[in-house]
Amino acid sequence: MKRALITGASGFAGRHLARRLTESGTWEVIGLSARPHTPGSELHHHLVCDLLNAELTRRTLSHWRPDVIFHLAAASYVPRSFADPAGTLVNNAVGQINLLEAARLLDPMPTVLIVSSSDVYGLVHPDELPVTEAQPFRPLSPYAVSKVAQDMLGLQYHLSYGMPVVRVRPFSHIGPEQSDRFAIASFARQIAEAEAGLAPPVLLVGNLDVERDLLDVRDVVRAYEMVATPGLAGQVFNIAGGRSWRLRDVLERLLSLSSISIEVRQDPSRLRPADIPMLRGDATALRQATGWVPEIPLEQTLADTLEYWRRSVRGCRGGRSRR
Ligand SMILES: C[C@H]1O[C@H](OP(=O)(O)OP(=O)(O)OC[C@H]2O[C@@H](n3cnc4c(=O)[nH]c(N)nc43)[C@H](O)[C@@H]2O)[C@@H](O)[C@@H](O)C1=O
Repeated sequence: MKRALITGASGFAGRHLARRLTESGTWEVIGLSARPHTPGSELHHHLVCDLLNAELTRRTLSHWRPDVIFHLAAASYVPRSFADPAGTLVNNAVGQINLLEAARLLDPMPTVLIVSSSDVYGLVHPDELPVTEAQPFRPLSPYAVSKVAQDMLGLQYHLSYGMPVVRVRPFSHIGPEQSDRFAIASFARQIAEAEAGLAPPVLLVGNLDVERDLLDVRDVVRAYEMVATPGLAGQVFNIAGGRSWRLRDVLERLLSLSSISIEVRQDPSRLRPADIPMLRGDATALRQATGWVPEIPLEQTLADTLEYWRRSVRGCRGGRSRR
């Protein structure tokens, strides 16, 4: 059995990846989280380790000696990065440096999957779509800059130390269990709350005039597992579907899954100082290296996401406040 260590194991993609690896029966799965949380059944071992603590990170890695590190831990909410640019950069870049420094001391060095983001491309002109991995970085948020740093640090550790690092740039991924700070999860939760009579039938939104290449999180973590192999060290892969959807149309599709009528209203506090107008990725390199193609259609992802929120809302009627 190979030993996988997942950072950010209690996050959205982290939980889906942990479940996938555990269920395959071929991995021993160790999950790291920065703060204590109730682990699901998807992990063999759950550890609390803040990557900003370099010494604890070093001791944790030298004790567990993973074969593969899936580095998913990061501050991922873009609006928060505008409010706290320094905190975002420190958390994402320094946390990763501590992880790579600890990994460098292991013999043999583990394979490390670095999760960058499609946000590194930022401002993309229509004639540049779909973007390949050669697209220049034009980051539009402090979060995107922190991902450029993570991406380049991954490359540097490979070039400087021969560490088997593979980098991925996933495009927007959505699905069940995503935090409702993010657009699609927020919309699905608001619909579920209105259906349950817990909130008025009014759905608050930000900027709907953006286009995103949307993927199901389960397809994304399948790609993470496929590329995390020393044979692909030094390479970088877009994880993209090659199609994009206008957010306004995605919201329409979600609303069509509900039987009640809901008014859509713009909430100015949901607008950002800058927003990526459109993103669509070319994942030819990934397909050629691994055979990966996305399998879950958007309709399925939206239905599963709404169903997840309907169940959560039923589970905590009258409980949490609305986002
Ligand atoms: C690839 C990338 O993907 C994600 O980043 P994101 O694209 O910023 O995700 P989001 O769901 O917050 O926004 C998507 C779009 O939707 C617009 N939008 C409209 N109305 C609302 C709204 O009500 N809430 C939110 N959050 N956004 C809204 C918003 O202005 C933006 O244009 C992260 O995983 C990130 O970590 C990552 O790497």
